[in-house]
Amino acid sequence: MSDASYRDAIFSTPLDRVARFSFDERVVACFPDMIRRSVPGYGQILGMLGLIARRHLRHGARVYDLGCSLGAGGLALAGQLSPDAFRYTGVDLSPAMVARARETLAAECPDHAMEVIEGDIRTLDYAPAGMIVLNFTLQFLPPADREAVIARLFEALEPGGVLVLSEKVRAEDEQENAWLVERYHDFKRANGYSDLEISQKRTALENVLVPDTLAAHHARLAGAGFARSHTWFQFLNFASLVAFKDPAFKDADAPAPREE
Ligand SMILES: Nc1ncnc2c1ncn2[C@@H]1O[C@H](C[S@+](CC[C@H]([NH3+])C(=O)[O-])CC(=O)[O-])[C@@H](O)[C@H]1O
Ligand SMILES: O=C(O)C(=O)Cc1ccccc1
Repeated sequence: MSDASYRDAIFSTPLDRVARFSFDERVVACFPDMIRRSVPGYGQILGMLGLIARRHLRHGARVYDLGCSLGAGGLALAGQLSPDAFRYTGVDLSPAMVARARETLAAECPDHAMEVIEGDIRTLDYAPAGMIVLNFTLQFLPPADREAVIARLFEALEPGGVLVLSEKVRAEDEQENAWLVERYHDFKRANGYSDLEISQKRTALENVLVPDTLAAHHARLAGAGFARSHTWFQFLNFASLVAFKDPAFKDADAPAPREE
């Protein structure tokens, strides 16, 4: 068992040919460092999962974390919710990620019900769930597969269920998009990545991570049947949305809506 985490230096030396990005052992070994230095708002989004669950999750319901990587979503939830509040099912396609996620969750939250399944979120047989988290995962599916997955998740959600969808996004307006991408590269530089690392990773992610616009996400969610969705977080070209299965979403102690 190895729980060591290394600094991400995967794209730090010049490569003759930059291979397509994949979630292999090398990425797993430095993943916590990579994602924290590369995804603006990653820690803040994880920190909100428990708060969203507290408001919207039926006590004891299942939470799916799809594309769970090392189980960071599970760790965040277990840190904020009692063991009887939820059952966690992480799912990931990468065997290396799944092995490390299982070790980490067993060691860090032995009293919580935490399972990790090695599988493809496009074909998984979903059990009913109160909350589904897609934290930077949909963006890695071929665009043509995204609609069917969202439709299956809508079906898997129980009445009152909530979907949290975090994604790298593309701005509709070309100039706005270019500005956001440039500032994102500045963000990476400020987090210690060199120009070479930034440009080689960009090449590796071409046609692998394909961002949609926020409008496309909201339209897809509505098309699948979600009663409402909204963007609750954006930091540069990274955003997080919530989508509710029912119009009257559960929000137990929210104030009564005001008459217009
Ligand atoms: N079809 C698929 N089925 C299952 N898993 C998949 C599939 N395609 C990709 N993955 C998995 O989706 C994860 C995306 S990372 C998620 C971060 C995590 N949510 C986190 O909050 O730390 C995002 C990132 O690295 O930017 C990887 O572990 C893939 O193996
Ligand atoms: O690094 C990037 O350019 C990203 O878009 C974020 C990211 C983070 C971790 C794996 C792949 C992409």
